[in-house]
Amino acid sequence: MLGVELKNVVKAYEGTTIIQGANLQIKKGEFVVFVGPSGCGKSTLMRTIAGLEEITSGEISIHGEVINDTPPSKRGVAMVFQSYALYPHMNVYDNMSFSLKLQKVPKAEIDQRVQKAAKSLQMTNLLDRLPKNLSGGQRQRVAIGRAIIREPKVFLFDEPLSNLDANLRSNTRIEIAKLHKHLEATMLYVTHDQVEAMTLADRIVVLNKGVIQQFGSPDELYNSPDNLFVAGFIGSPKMNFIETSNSNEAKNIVEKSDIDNKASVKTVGVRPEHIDLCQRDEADFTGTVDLVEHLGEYVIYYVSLSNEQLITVKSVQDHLKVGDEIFINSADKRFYFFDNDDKAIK
Ligand SMILES: Nc1ncnc2c1ncn2[C@@H]1O[C@H](COP(=O)(O)OP(=O)(O)OP(=O)(O)O)[C@@H](O)[C@H]1O
Repeated sequence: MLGVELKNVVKAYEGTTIIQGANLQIKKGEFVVFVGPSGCGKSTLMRTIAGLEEITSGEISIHGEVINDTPPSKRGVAMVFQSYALYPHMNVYDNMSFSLKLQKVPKAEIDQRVQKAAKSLQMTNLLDRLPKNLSGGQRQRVAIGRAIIREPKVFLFDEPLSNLDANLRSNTRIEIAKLHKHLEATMLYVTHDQVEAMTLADRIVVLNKGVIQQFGSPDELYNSPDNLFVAGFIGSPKMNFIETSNSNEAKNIVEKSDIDNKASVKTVGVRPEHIDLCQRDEADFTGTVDLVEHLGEYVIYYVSLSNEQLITVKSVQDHLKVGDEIFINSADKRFYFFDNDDKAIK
């Protein structure tokens, strides 16, 4: 059974179309992460599934049932936002149990569900505290706990960790991953963070300007992006793109490759981590080091090539300095090729 299905979902505000006909089939129990540049419509999509926004056309189903006209509280979804939105005058227990009280769930059952959620989030000792006496990370755990006890069919997370510092972020990320394993619930999750996307997702949706660019596993998106946008968006530092029209080196790489229609290649892509330092006679490219960033376990070289194209190289070899000549290739020939329409040639 599908957890969530979107059929031709369009969302427009006063003539501006934000979501341009989204089609998605998300399996029950799947963890799907939504990524894309700011303003591409990620939050809008979450809000339409939650029922906080009406869609302009199309169909949204949860567990096989069309919910276009179902009010938010009856959709079986629970949303966790970046801002925790806790009631300041209620303690953790009351914040978590509030929605169940409104639904007139019996007290004993409420208690059992709160205790269970608190235990799975290691918050049992915090139940009497007011939100103002909690850290940011603890507040976000309460917000997640409040979603859990509603036992929704679908969890919607809209950048839930972006207010937390780096350390807490990675701890809470691990908790969310454990929670997903434990609850086996369908989870839809928006983030700007590549590490969160790549580590949490069963599959990732890449959105640009309200259009789904690709929907696939982290591995598929990294190794086999469908187009230039996805190739440039997934991976950090970003993939290097070199135009064949302006680079004999790029033309040579295409010539030596085993793709069929060599003439159709407009752009050659290569990830910074797939570039190796080499000897002059083995080089695909020769350039000059413009800047070096030392990041401990590796360095990033910013290099200008002879045609003034800039290229980023990630390497564990840290001996080069600004102004040095650099010889580089991709020993494993891990190149990507794109045509005139920026589509990947695979
Ligand atoms: N109520 C509204 N009325 C008009 N336009 C809106 C409204 N809500 C959102 N938008 C527009 O819709 C577009 C998508 O916004 P949305 O918040 O979904 O993007 P996002 O991908 O979540 O961005 P971010 O990553 O910055 O949070 C933006 O251009 C935004 O200005």
